[in-house]
Amino acid sequence: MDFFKLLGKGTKFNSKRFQEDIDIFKNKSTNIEEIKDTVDVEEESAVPELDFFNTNKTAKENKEVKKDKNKKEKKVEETNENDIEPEINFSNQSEVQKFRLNHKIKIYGTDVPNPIQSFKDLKTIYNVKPYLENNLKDNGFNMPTPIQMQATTIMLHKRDLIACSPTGSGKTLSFIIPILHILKSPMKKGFRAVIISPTRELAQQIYREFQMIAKGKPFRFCLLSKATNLNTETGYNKNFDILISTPLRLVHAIQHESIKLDGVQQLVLDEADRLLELGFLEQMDEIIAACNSPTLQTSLFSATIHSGVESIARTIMKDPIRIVIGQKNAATETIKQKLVYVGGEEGKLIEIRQMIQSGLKPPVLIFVQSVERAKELFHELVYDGINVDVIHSERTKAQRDNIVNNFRIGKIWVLITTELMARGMDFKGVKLVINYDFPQSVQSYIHRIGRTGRAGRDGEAVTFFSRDDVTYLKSIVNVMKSSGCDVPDWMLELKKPTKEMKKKLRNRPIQRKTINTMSKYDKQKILHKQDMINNSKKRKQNTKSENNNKKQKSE
Ligand SMILES: Nc1ncnc2c1ncn2[C@@H]1O[C@H](COP(=O)(O)OP(=O)(O)OP(=O)(O)O)[C@@H](O)[C@H]1O
Repeated sequence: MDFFKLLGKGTKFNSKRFQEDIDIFKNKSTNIEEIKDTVDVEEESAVPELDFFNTNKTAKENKEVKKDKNKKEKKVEETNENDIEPEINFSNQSEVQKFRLNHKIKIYGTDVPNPIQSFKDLKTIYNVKPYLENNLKDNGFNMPTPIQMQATTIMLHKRDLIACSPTGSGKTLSFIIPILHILKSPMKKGFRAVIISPTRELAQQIYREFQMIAKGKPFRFCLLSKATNLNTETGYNKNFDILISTPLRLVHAIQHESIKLDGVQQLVLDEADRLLELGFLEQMDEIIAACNSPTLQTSLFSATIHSGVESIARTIMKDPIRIVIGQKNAATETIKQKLVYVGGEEGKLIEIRQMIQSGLKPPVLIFVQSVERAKELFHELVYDGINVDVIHSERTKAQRDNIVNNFRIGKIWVLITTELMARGMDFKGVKLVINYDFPQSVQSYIHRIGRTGRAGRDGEAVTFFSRDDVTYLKSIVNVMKSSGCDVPDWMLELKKPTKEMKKKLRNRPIQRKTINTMSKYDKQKILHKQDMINNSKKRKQNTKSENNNKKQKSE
């Protein structure tokens, strides 16, 4: 089989550049049709898209929904609020099933409450307080996404929940709404809800979203950090209602008895599959043991929940309902996914520089496999005159906070990162994700590329693969296929990596050559030249403003 012809087909592959690689493999080739120099994997998807945010709805459909809603609203108006049954928004169960099917909501479990069809249903059926309704409206949340339609009602019925819904589909709001409604008002009872997130940055983001949706209601949120003033005497922190934390910080507080969690009624594990992996699992055990109220309700959320995680989850849950939105463990369909063959390590820098030269549309996120490589790549790209920064676990908290803020407001155009930013982070405008290093698992791929194409927006994800990564290519190809990408048949015929191979890669990244093309001397030369240009620009600006001042004075 002519492996390199196959590699080129359906991926962005420059056969001139990789002539040497082609020559190495030529002996093994069989007769295969001629291929083009560069062909993109992505073509128009034949699979109908998940339209979470109703962006594709036709006018006709809209009209019908409106008519339907008017009918239902009328029905609700005629009913006394206290008499309202949760079934009011549907005439019968077959209507419910049809609605779920239309919104690609799959449910597994017994006595599953009906979904809501609009945020208005929250008021009419569950009697949520006006502040919640208003805050949703004020923040532009007009229609619930499928996960919000179904997860909110399951949580409002105080059922345990395992929810799997694509990246950027609004999972955060689907637990914030029911928690705020169930807690009703601030009370001097200490923590009643706990949300765990794998990273500090994601915890901060959740904290901000809670504050936004709770505006006008004086709930007290605690984003746990070293600086939090906890009640070390009793452990009951009566000045707070809702706690948001990473596992390690919380376990530390539990062990030092500065936090008691026996009053917690709502426990949410965001990015649950990550939290239930080795590394976090022990800490999670301790947290779950501390949340020992018999009426505790536990909810797990992620874009990727595999069966192993579900089995663990079931040991800590009571008769949970499981929701899957769209295809399980698939990437978001609004993301255009591309694979680019780069030959060896050197090829990656050439490729990324070509992308920069042909004009990258910021903001862009670049993922690498380690802190070391993040630093190396940063030291390469910082000389390319783009507005680039790097974030990883070795940067200080203050630096990390600054970088996240500056990336959000557009001061940083290109952000190099490790897995730290792969999950949950909601940078709405990210146009492009580049997997500079091939991801170590399918889950990592789905979450990394999920930083683009959020809230119904379009996005693009480019994944570089080298000779070393080819063995693992099939896993990513499968994700591309199941999320609606048109993938060439030969790619689908690639051999799947074995379980052992996948495990090995998950545990230890592929050893790669250092990212370094320039000598120190060359780097310093470029830096010096850039400094000179900047200084000259400054001088010109200063002279201009001095002349203006003189002119104004003389006038
Ligand atoms: N009903 C809605 N209408 C419009 N936008 C929404 C709605 N719900 C959420 N969003 C927006 O969608 C974006 C993604 O939401 P969120 O971060 O909760 O996604 P997620 O499913 O948790 O993603 P991930 O799996 O990456 O963590 C956010 O910017 C959020 O404000």
